[in-house]
Amino acid sequence: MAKLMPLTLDKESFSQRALLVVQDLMISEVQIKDIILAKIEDLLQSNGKSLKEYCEMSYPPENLVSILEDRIIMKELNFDVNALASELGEYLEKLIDEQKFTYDQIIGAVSGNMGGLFFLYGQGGCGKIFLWSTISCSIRAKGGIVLNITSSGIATLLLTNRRTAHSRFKIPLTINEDSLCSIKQGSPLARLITKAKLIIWDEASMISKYCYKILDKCLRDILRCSDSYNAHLPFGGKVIIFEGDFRQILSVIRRDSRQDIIQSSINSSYLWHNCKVLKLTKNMKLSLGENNNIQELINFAEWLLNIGDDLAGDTIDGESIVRIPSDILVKNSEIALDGLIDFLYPDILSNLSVENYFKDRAILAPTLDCVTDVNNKMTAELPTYLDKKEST
Ligand SMILES: Nc1ncnc2c1ncn2[C@@H]1O[C@H](COP(=O)(O)OP(=O)(O)OP(=O)(O)O)[C@@H](O)[C@H]1O
Repeated sequence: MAKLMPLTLDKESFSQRALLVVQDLMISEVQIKDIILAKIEDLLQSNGKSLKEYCEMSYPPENLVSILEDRIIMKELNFDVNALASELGEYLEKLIDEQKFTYDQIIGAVSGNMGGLFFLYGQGGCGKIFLWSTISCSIRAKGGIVLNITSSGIATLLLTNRRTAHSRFKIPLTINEDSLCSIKQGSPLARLITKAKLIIWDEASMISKYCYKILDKCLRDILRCSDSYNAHLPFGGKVIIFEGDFRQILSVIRRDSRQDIIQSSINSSYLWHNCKVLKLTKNMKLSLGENNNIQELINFAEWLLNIGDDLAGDTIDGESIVRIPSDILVKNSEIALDGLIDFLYPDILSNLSVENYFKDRAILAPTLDCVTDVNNKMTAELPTYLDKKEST
């Protein structure tokens, strides 16, 4: 490794091959160092940072970096358009009327090039991911870029190339009305956002309205020099669809009142009156395939909706007491967590490398302390090399 080996590749193909990991490539120590720096820069850039922010660190040669910069965009274009076109046909055949209506509205806004801000309101199971996949397929099949964003880390697992809003748009973790996203005009990320035909933002009801305000400012700034910029439209005329369910968890604000939390939601934002609200109402999970317990599932889904609509218990001063059916309660609290983990993650050790094993399961916890308890219990069972990985 340390010896300088003859290099038969020209500079550009060498850089590309090295970054794409070609076996048996012969390179010098200096080149190895540059490639490693370029890879680190790649990782940092994909998380909205750069080696340039750390003055004690070296920076890789520009030719390596420009390949990486293009990779941020290439990653969003790296799809087999023929396969997507045939996948799209299958999706479109299956859409039900309310899904098709939403699809037409969004695709119409994208092809009309006139901007558009939508909010899709839908309960769990009504086919939102299915719809996002159809819409993404439709745009990507024509070589367009769709940015799939979500508010929570765990939900990034559900769609290809999905990122959290904070990571994709460099939104500060602690924000207030005056915060800013640090995306520089002309940067690779700014170029990616400019090129994007559509932004799909899931679970938008879960984070503070200030996130949308600072993104609005940021997009206006980034798009100012682009042909698609429209100063009169929110987000400079970018087509964005937000999705959320106000029955579910809203933004978490430490020690704030119920009123403050409601005030911090997206529907209290100045942007809300620009949003065209669309709705999905049909729970697809209850209408697909054969299920012997279908009536039981329908009752359970209705009960959940009633809790969200404040119809399931006796309400006093905005708080309700809800009776939990005994068949879904874990009764012995001493072994409750062990029982829950065993139930949800059976045979975990032999499933560690099974692709969808972790994607299909999650334990939700109300506080960070509970999350730590669950993480500690689960990682204690895993082989040592996995100990340091934390769940999202
Ligand atoms: N039009 C459709 N045709 C066939 N299957 C569908 C259709 N719409 C949704 N589905 C299926 O219904 C199930 C629920 O859909 P999906 O996961 O997209 O809902 P969701 O609204 O994202 O749910 P959640 O909010 O719980 O994540 C999935 O198995 C999905 O593949």
